[in-house]
Amino acid sequence: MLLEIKNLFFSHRPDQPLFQNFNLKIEEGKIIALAGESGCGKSTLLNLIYGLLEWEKGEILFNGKSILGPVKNLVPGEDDMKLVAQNYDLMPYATVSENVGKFISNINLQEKKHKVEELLEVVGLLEFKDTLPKYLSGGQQQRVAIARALSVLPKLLLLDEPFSNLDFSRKIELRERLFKYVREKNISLIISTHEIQEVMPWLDQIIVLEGGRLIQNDNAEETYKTPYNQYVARLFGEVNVFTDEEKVALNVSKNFWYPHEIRITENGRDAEVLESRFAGSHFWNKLSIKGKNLISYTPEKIKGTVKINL
Ligand SMILES: Nc1ncnc2c1ncn2[C@@H]1O[C@H](COP(=O)(O)OP(=O)(O)OP(=O)(O)O)[C@@H](O)[C@H]1O
Repeated sequence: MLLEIKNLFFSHRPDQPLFQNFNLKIEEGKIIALAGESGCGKSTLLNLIYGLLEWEKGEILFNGKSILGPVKNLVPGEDDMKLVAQNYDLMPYATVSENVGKFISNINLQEKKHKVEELLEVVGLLEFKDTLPKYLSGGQQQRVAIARALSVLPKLLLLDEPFSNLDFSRKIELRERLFKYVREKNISLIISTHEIQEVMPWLDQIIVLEGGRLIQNDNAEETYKTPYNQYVARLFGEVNVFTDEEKVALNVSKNFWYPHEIRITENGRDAEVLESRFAGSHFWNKLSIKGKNLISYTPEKIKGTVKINL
């Protein structure tokens, strides 16, 4: 087992317990998302795994070895583990290349230069190799920090919201190159995100936290198709939720329906179209069925009364 968290107790403040008997096991070579709404404990958990915070009780084992908190380990982090937090901690007077090469040995300078350039290509910053970090945007600095963390080929890489400062096209480029590199080098990755849709195609596993509790730990498809509850379903975007009573009253087969699952059919039940708006790849519709409003996505604009399947 690459990482094992056993019976962990931690709170930032005594009156607000966060992790209460938290347990988690992570196998080697996986790409894992740590998901959940803002404040659920994602960053805190990554910091605990990296040994930046002192916990009250429990154990964190990395490669079978106990991680120590900052009191016992003054220089946090293990050789085989790297964290890219939301403060990127770059050397301000060193160029982008020098920052990325910080942990690479100077024995073979030609090899080092080559390695740094390879990493800058992964994060799409080759053209900025001689620039100082202060002339870079927040998103670019974040990418320098990712390249630097990759340079040591860690066994485990922890990325805290790595795409948070990137625009859409940069995000698409980076995520593809990053996940490919991580797979090629067999680096295990835990990536915290509240936009799970954006990384879903690359994930082996999704760990969902709610208020410091682990509420689901499955592969991406299972999590999407059988979310543990409404909170999990909502991580994937808009979702129609039927309470158990509504499920019975309206005779529907399940509690959660994503908008694309509510299809217009020739013979289904009547639904009144309240709104139908262009949303790019689809039309966004608000429907009403027996007084319950539903969101559905359709390829065409709809109006009046339609028939839907549920
Ligand atoms: N230094 C701190 N002191 C006190 N409370 C804190 C501290 N850092 C975080 N918290 C609290 O702990 C909880 C978990 O915070 P954390 O930053 O781990 O959440 P998160 O899921 O990473 O959120 P986000 O997605 O917004 O980054 C929150 O309620 C937060 O307010």
